Amino acid sequence: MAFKTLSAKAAAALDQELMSTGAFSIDQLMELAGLSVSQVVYRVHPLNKGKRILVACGPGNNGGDGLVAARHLFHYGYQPSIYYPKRSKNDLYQRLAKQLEDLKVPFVDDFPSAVKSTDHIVDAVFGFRFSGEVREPFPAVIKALEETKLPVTAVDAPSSWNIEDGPPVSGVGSKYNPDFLISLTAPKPLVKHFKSRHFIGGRFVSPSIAEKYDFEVPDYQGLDQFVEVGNGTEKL
Ligand SMILES: NC(=O)C1=CN([C@@H]2O[C@H](COP(=O)(O)OP(=O)(O)OC[C@H]3O[C@@H](n4cnc5c(N)ncnc54)[C@H](O)[C@@H]3O)[C@@H](O)[C@H]2O)[C@H](O)CC1
Ligand SMILES: [K+]
Repeated sequence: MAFKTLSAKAAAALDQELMSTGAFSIDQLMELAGLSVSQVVYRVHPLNKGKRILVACGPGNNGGDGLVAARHLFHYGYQPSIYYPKRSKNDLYQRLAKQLEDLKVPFVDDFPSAVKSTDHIVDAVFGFRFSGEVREPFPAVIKALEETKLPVTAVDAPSSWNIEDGPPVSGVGSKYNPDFLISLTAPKPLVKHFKSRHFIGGRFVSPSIAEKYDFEVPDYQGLDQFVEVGNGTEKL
């Protein structure tokens, strides 16, 4: 049976609806999204596999999810470090960065070098608003993600993949295949090209919103903020 997916346009509309008629604030949604990401990392990369987690954060909300996840990972006992080259002036991101600075979480300037001294990477560079070709300073980041042998967890989308069509056919990102993907609220069409372990998180969708956008709320268990759904070819 086909996977129910959300196009980039529908995902953006759902986001807006949650924050208008849904009465959520962006802080709340991002906190829950980042919490889901941190729980997936804890599942696929428990502390005994190595505590160093490098989180690559982009300029938008996908990057914000990465900042939140890093804070939770710190509290679980990991040693996160952050690559965040395009810091937003928006108050929310400033506060998320300050919270990490207060925990003495290091911010690194050189992503390809930082990859050499970590155990796991979180790709929170681009989510459902990515389009076109990867612009500076991110091509070197995507290249490092393509080349690394370390495990990578991608947040909402493997960064550089087209949200509808998947990996670029050539150039930057065409060889990028993260080991783990956590889709937020619902998978995007690109999942049909993703063949590794796939999770869904963002446990804040009401049954009526899911019905309106024509996807199913996954069967979250207990306190879990994520559900593992196999690879992109399986039913939810
Ligand atoms: N309801 C939910 O599911 C929630 C999901 N969240 C996360 O939010 C992102 C979407 O966030 P948004 O800010 O709309 O967009 P992005 O982070 O994907 O990126 C925007 C950012 O990137 C720049 N950009 C776009 N294309 C390129 C390019 N080719 N090269 C360089 N830069 C590019 C653009 O200019 C913007 O600055 C979603 O995926 C989830 O991860 C929320 O956290 C909570 C609710
Ligand atoms: K991403």
